[in-house]
Amino acid sequence: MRIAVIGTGYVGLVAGTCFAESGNTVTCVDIDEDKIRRLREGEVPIYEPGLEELLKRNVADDRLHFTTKYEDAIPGADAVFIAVGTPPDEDGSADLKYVLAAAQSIAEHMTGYTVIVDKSTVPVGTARKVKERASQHTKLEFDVVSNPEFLKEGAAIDDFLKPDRVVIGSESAKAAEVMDELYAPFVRTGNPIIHMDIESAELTKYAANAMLATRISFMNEIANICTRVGANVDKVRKGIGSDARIGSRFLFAGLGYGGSCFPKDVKAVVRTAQNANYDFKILQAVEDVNERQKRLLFELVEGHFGSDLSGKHFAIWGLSFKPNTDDMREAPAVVVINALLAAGATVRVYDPEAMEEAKHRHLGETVAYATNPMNALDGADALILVTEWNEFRRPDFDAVKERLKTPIVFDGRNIYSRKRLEESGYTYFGIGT
Ligand SMILES: NC(=O)C1=CN([C@@H]2O[C@H](COP(=O)(O)OP(=O)(O)OC[C@H]3O[C@@H](n4cnc5c(N)ncnc54)[C@H](O)[C@@H]3O)[C@@H](O)[C@H]2O)C=CC1
Ligand SMILES: O=C(O)[C@H]1O[C@H](OP(=O)(O)OP(=O)(O)OC[C@H]2O[C@@H](n3ccc(=O)[nH]c3=O)[C@H](O)[C@@H]2O)[C@H](O)[C@@H](O)[C@@H]1O
Repeated sequence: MRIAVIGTGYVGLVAGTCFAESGNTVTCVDIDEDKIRRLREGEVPIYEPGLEELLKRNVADDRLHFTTKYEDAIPGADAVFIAVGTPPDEDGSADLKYVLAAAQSIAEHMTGYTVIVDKSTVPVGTARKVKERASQHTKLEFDVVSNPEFLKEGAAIDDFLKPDRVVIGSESAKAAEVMDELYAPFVRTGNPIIHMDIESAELTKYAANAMLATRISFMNEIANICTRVGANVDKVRKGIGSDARIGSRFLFAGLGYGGSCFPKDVKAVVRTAQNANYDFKILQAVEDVNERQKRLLFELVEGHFGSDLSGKHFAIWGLSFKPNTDDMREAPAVVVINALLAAGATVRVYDPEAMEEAKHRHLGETVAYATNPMNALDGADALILVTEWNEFRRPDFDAVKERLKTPIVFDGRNIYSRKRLEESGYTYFGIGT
């Protein structure tokens, strides 16, 4: 089939590449000329394991193309995926201006029946708005389908090629058939395509993210109680996770959730509920708990060293909002580092992939950048672990101790053993452990 994908962010690039990989001809459109130029030169603008290799192979095989022009992509396309950003508006609701602008441009360039697919995360009612906007700009037949995306950054290719499920909301058998054909190669393993009405599909995406964010805030609250009553959240996690009704994944306490999706999607659901005259109490609490959790590590540092940190120097391991990505949107690291700086401390950071992103968009020259994990430590009053990259999991703690001024570790992701570190002469702080 011929596919167009609008937007070359995480979702657009991964979806475009995977649809090309399964034999379709795909053209990705973005209005960001610099991004398209870089993609055409073979440079992948995001760090995502496995993406670069797959993308280059499909470009070389002439199945995957990049353009800034809708006229190069839309005419003749069977399906067009809208995968542009839906950032929060001032009031927390999703800003649909990019989605609707894309819908208009698609309609203006269609040459025959086309399935327009909402892949971006959008509130209930958006497909209807997309349909309205598009019909103002074409007389041709088209259908709008909701097909939310559930991939995780850092595991995006696998999530797309082997999805737990594919959700398709449609009101036309013809459109549903096109979608079934497109997804057939990915659901062969038995993971289902779930068809439903458009509104339910739109809400399914928000409900999934809101549920996952709720689990995280819940476990962070359990961790905070653990600290107060002398329990250990890791043991509690194992104890409850073995119940099949609860399940063991996504129960890790830490510094709160970050990234481009949970924070904005939780806000958007709260807003959607308000607009429908409903006070979504749980989700408001989920957000409040998360904001508090992002400051927790700083509060532990303050509790140990006092509130005036001038003259203190800290080593930070990990900047990205989670491992295996260079994405720093809403990263807890930014909150921790800014709080340390505001209290007068100096900071040296190391992250395997996110240092460029940090330097250009989030931290600038306010911190020093180390060239490897070990030299981030030199002369630091403590090591603060923020993101659990694999390369931080088993350091040589004797060597770490030699570089630090004082052997203190603040472990924001509970990846180290308190017992082992205390036996080696460290002072250890975890999150509810
Ligand atoms: N990042 C993720 O892991 C996931 C994101 N989502 C959702 O997918 C959507 C996209 O997210 P990201 O890929 O992270 O977005 P992003 O913000 O990184 O990228 C969006 C791209 O769309 C382009 N764009 C904006 N308006 C355009 C237009 N009119 N025509 C062509 N291109 C246009 C921008 O230049 C940008 O390159 C969001 O709604 C997000 O919530 C869903 C699942 C996972
Ligand atoms: O809508 C989206 O964009 C995506 O949002 C999340 O994916 P992502 O933001 O890439 O990252 P996650 O792996 O979900 O992690 C989000 C945050 O939660 C934190 N987290 C995760 C799991 C956990 O047990 N504890 C925890 O604190 C992570 O450190 C991270 O900061 C969802 O997992 C995807 O299914 C969804 O498609």
